[in-house]
Amino acid sequence: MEVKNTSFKDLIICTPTVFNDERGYFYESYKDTIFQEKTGLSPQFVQDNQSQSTYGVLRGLHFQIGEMAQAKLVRVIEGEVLDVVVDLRKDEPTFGQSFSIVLSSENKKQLFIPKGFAHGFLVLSQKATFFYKCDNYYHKESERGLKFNDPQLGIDWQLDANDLILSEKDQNLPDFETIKQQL
Ligand SMILES: Cc1cn([C@H]2C[C@H](O)[C@@H](COP(=O)(O)OP(=O)(O)O[C@H]3O[C@@H](C)C(=O)[C@@H](O)[C@H]3O)O2)c(=O)[nH]c1=O
Repeated sequence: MEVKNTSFKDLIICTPTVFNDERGYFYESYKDTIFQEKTGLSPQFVQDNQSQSTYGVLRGLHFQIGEMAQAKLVRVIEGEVLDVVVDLRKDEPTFGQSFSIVLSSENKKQLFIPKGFAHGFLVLSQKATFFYKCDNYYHKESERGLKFNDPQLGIDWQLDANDLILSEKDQNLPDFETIKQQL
């Protein structure tokens, strides 16, 4: 597994070593020991999630607060997405900045997102199956969200606004200015 740091503390891109042969491919999609050795981090994952979405679906930007904050290791099993995170860690120099990466079943990249980030993704392929590990359980009451198109965040989502499909909940999320007061 190859590990690449980003300009955000502990936000890490992981690319697995893939063994291709005449049958297809094999790779270790997650291994505790290797992850810890290469990243120096030791999240204890307790929940795996999988979702499927069609072209233009945007889920996010989501996070859980307080003791229920979640670190996530995210990847795409089928299709392609634009994965986006926003740093909500007030003490970091990257506070309020966003980071985007294309994750796909082809590139097999994984993004490790530490606690303290809002996370979302947009489906760029006809269909995408998204998979992620979390180091804390889902807790509805601790769930929060951030408006995906807040001009203050300036995220380039790459698709025309008319092509986007969002849940009602995600269409009505507060902006960064509001969230900032609550952090
Ligand atoms: C996230 C989650 C949802 N649910 C339920 C609640 C709801 O009825 C249904 C769909 O939930 P949502 O609409 O919140 O699903 P979704 O919009 O896919 O939410 C996810 O978005 C991405 C971007 C993330 O980063 C995740 O942490 C999570 O917030 O599934 C669980 O039971 N467990 C969970 O862990």
